[in-house]
Amino acid sequence: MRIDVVSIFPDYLAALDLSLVGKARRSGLLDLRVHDLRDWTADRHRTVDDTPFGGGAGMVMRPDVWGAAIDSVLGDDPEGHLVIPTPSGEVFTQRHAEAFATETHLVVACGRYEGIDARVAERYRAAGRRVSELSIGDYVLNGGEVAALVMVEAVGRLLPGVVGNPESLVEESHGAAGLLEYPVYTKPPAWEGLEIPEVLLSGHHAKIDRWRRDRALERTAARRPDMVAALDVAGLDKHDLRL
Ligand SMILES: Nc1cc(-c2ccc3ccn(Cc4ccccc4)c3c2)n[nH]1
Repeated sequence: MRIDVVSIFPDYLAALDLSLVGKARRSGLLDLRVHDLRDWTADRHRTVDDTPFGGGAGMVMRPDVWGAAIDSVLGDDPEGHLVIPTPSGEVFTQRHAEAFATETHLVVACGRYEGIDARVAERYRAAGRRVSELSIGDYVLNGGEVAALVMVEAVGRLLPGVVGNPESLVEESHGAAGLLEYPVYTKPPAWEGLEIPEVLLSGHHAKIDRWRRDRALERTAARRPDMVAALDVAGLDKHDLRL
């Protein structure tokens, strides 16, 4: 899979040279390319922004510079999917990460200032390309780079061969079951007078699985009532619903 990230702060994406995503890049599992948007400017000052039509504070990123950059990294690849982080987008979820991990080419356009001229998304949609304007949560960032880091990590870890034990991807939070993660413990068995739940020391796997599912349901109900609403109730047995 190829991912191109375009930004005026390419060094922001240096974290993607580390850990699992970095390993995936070095092994060739992930072809991640980071670009400086200013490489597509045509003026001496390498200008990427201008004042907003209609007035208002701040600056808007120019469509001509972004068009040149996106055209260049998309090339003539009909499969390229343009992803534009934005505070006003649909929220990026594990479902998006799963879908993106099956694709061959993502182009992530990291805006700054007040955002990217709306005609950029409009132009690529009109050209029949997939364009996703995505938020990573209901809080305001200064630009798209942090969102790009989040998305690239969430997608990269799902690529076959990136995570050592693929089983660890199966029962994780926000997975298909739609539950939050259960609490996890490791040695020492006693720490600061705090013990491990007995059932986890029992070796009784059916009881352990049930205990974990109960804790996941409790947590989800307590912390994410919105997720409970979306639970596939038919998939839960009567014991689950007694909680
Ligand atoms: N989840 C999420 C995403 C962003 C985000 C993404 C891209 C950009 C590009 C410029 N900004 C700054 C900005 C702040 C407020 C209003 C408009 C633009 C961005 C913020 N914030 N929060």
